[in-house]
Amino acid sequence: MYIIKIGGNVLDNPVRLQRFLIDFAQLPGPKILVHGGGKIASTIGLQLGIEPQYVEGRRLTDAETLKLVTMVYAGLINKNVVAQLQALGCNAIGMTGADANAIPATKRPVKTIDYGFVGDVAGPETINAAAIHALVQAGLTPVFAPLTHDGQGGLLNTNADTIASVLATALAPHFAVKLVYCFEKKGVLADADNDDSVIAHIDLDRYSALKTEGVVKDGMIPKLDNAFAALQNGVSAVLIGEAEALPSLATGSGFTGTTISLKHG
Ligand SMILES: Nc1ncnc2c1ncn2[C@@H]1O[C@H](COP(=O)(O)OP(=O)(O)O)[C@@H](O)[C@H]1O
Ligand SMILES: CC(=O)N[C@@H](CCC(=O)OP(=O)(O)O)C(=O)O
Repeated sequence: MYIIKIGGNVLDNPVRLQRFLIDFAQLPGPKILVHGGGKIASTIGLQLGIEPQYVEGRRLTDAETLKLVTMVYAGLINKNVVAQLQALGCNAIGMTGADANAIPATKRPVKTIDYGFVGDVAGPETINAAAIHALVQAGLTPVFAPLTHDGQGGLLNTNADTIASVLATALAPHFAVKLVYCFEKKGVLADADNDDSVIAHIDLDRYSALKTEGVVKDGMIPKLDNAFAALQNGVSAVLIGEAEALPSLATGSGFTGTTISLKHG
C-alpha cells in the first residue's frame, strides 16, 4: 500500500494540488493520504492576528493557535481535499487522529520550551491500525489531517511528516508499505538553490554527513528522521520527491527524486 504525504507548499498552490490529486486518485491499490498545511494555517492566522512561531520545525500551539489549526487542517484543507478526490472517483474519507481513535498522542511535556498543544505519538503500537485497515479493506481512502488527540477530549497538533511515518509503521504488519513524501522540490537537494541537484540515494551514513555539512537543514531534518524511523520499523520503502513524481511510482520506473535506505549497497 502507498502512504503519501503532501506538503504545505503544494497544498497552497491550487494548480499543483489539483494535478497531484488527479495522480493520487489514479494510484492503484490501497492508499492513504496525509496532508500538512502549515503554510495555509500561518497565512490565515496572520489575518486573524495570530503570529506563527516555530521551534525546530514544530509550531508553538497555544489555545488560540489550536483553534486555528483545527479549523484549517480538519476543516478547510481536509474537507476540500476529500471533495476533490470524490470528484475524481476516489472514495476518500477525511480523518483526524481522534476519528476512530486512529492516533492517540500525549501533550509534549514542558522542558525548556513549552510547545503548548503539540502531540507526540508514543509509537506505532498505539495507533488503531485495525480501524484504519478496516476502512481500507472497505474500499475507502483515508485522508489524514495532522491532528491527534489526548484521550481526554483534547485535540493536539502533530507534524504531518510524523503522522505519515507512524501510520506507515503501524500498517507495515498488514501491508507492504511504501511511504512517499511529496513536496514542492524535486527531492533532497545537494544545493538548495539548484532544483536539479537531486541526491538520488541517501543512507544513514550519507545523512549524517549531509547534516554535518549543513546541506540538509530546517524541515528536511525531521522529514529524514521520520523516513529512517519508518525503515527501521518495517516499512518497505521510503521516497522523497516532488508532487509531480507520483505517476512514476505506479509505473515503477523513472522516479526522479530521492530514495532513502538504511544502507545503500
Ligand atoms: N537539502 C535540502 N533539499 C531540499 N529541501 C531542503 C533541504 N534542506 C532543507 N530543505 C528545506 O526543507 C523544506 C521541506 O520541509 P518542510 O517545509 O517541512 O516540507 P513540507 O512542505 O513537506 O512540510 C524545503 O522546502 C526546503 O526549504
Ligand atoms: C506541531 C506542528 O508543527 N504541526 C504542524 C502540522 C502541519 C504540517 O506539518 O504541515 P506541513 O507538512 O505543510 O509543514 C504545523 O502546525 O505546522
